[in-house]
Amino acid sequence: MGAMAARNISRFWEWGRKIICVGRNYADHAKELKNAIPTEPVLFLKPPTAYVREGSPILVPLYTSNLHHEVELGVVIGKGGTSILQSDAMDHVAGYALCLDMTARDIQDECKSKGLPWTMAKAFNTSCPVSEFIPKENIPDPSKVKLWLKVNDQLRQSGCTSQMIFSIPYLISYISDFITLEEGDLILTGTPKGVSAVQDHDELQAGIEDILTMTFKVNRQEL
Ligand SMILES: CC(=O)CC(=O)C(=O)O
Ligand SMILES: [Mg+2]
Repeated sequence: MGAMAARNISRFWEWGRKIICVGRNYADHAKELKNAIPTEPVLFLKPPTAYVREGSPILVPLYTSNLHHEVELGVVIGKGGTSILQSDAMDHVAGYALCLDMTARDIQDECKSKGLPWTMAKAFNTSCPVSEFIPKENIPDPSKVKLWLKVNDQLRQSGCTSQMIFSIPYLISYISDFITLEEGDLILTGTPKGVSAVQDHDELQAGIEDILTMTFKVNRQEL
């Protein structure tokens, strides 16, 4: 093989592409944080340095004392595009991944109260744990996917993508109107209710019913 190995979408986290996150896409989660139900998608970004894979820990940034888990379905883009029609959107999907949108909730609350962006709360290193790539064929109906998350064996989150306010085709079309989607991009589609704090040494286990599970340790960042 030559020096340039072919890139494989099943290792999308190595491609250095965008991570586009949708917030407040489940009414029950918006309500638990006392946020209004959105009439348009709420979007923010994570850098590719946010990715972490099983076997490596989720690091708690030194500046937070309230790090929350948010379990989410991730959509991996297989074909890029701009101004994608909702009717064509699923042709742009290569597959899925189970994802966590780790959130420094105290920092997010502070940013919200000051009208500042959520970058420090959402985009830090290891803020996006991801599972193996799930080929599109393995989830024939992404609008009926059951997600769950346990902390130290205690169930904290359990939801279904049928509860999403904005569907996957709608989100792909909406985002691509102003951010060109590229092959290897990941869209996090929002979290259901049950988010809660994690501590140093906790074990997070999350799953997509009948498809896969993943496990991550939490470690406080070293000084
Ligand atoms: C309030 C949030 O952190 C929004 C978010 O990320 C979500 O998934 O909802
Ligand atoms: Mg989220």
